[in-house]
Amino acid sequence: MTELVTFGETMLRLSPPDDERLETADQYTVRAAGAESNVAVAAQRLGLDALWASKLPDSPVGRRVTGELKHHGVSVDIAWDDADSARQGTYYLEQGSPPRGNDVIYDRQNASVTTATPAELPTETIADAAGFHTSGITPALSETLESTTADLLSLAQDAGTTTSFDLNYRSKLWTPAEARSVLTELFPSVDVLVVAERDANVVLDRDGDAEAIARDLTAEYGFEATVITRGSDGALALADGTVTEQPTFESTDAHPVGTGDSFVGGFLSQYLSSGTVAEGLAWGAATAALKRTIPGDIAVVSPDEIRSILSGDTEAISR
Ligand SMILES: O=C(O)C(=O)C[C@H](O)[C@H](O)COP(=O)(O)O
Repeated sequence: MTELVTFGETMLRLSPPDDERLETADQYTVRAAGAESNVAVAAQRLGLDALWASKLPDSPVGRRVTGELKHHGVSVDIAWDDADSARQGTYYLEQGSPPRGNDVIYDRQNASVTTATPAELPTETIADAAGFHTSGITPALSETLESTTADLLSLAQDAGTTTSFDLNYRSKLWTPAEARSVLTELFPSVDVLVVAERDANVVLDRDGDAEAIARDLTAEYGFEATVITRGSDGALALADGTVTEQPTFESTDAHPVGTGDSFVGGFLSQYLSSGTVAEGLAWGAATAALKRTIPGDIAVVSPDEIRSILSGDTEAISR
């Protein structure tokens, strides 16, 4: 039985090797990359039965996306778009060491997923699953997706499926004010909110420390669990009135894109399989730390690797 369904756009990510510049590189590496499929892969690899639902062009580039996700064992349920105009979203990522940062250029307007409606998506599977996850990127992509996201969250919650939502603010898609008005309308249908502290500041207009933000959001929206991520300062969760803190594990800045999604996948792998919030946070933090060592968007990890990190039993060379 499917335990976790995620819904959203997965793009093809095109990035030059090493620290090459987009402008002059003569090769781009292609990877499947999308917030919700990144979560599905991490959760699947860590033991949940995960399914990613979306809409893709019925073409070799659409199948390039599903092929990569299936490699990791994730099930897919796709509305295949056979229109001549069907588009696959892409993004270009240039990674750079300081003082250069990582730069993203989206080419995702009018991608097939922007027209996805609940009728095209596996609503019965969502209703039967333990968890349904999506993020604040999805409703930013089109008015249709704003309404589809609202419908899916509410049908999942009504069916007793635990709904989780990563706020995932992307300033290249919309303004903080636009995001605030759309996302706060969705919050009554969200059971578990994950939000970066900086997004809580900028989009939700909350300040104070992470605990104060979590208490304030929980009081206003009644989340079952509120998880605040704080980059290198770790994460904090408020659930059942109890605050749990989790520091980060030692890692690198080599491949940061996908860290947040890996955290959520690791968290849900425990939280949805009757693990405690503390176990969820620990698995999330360990998965995020491993992800930062791995190219691409996806956490290619195993439960044993996570357990080694949690037990402090990591060796420089295993032989
Ligand atoms: O769809 C978008 O706009 C995306 O940004 C997809 C991103 O590649 C991931 O969501 C990574 O995000 P982090 O895990 O926060 O690094």
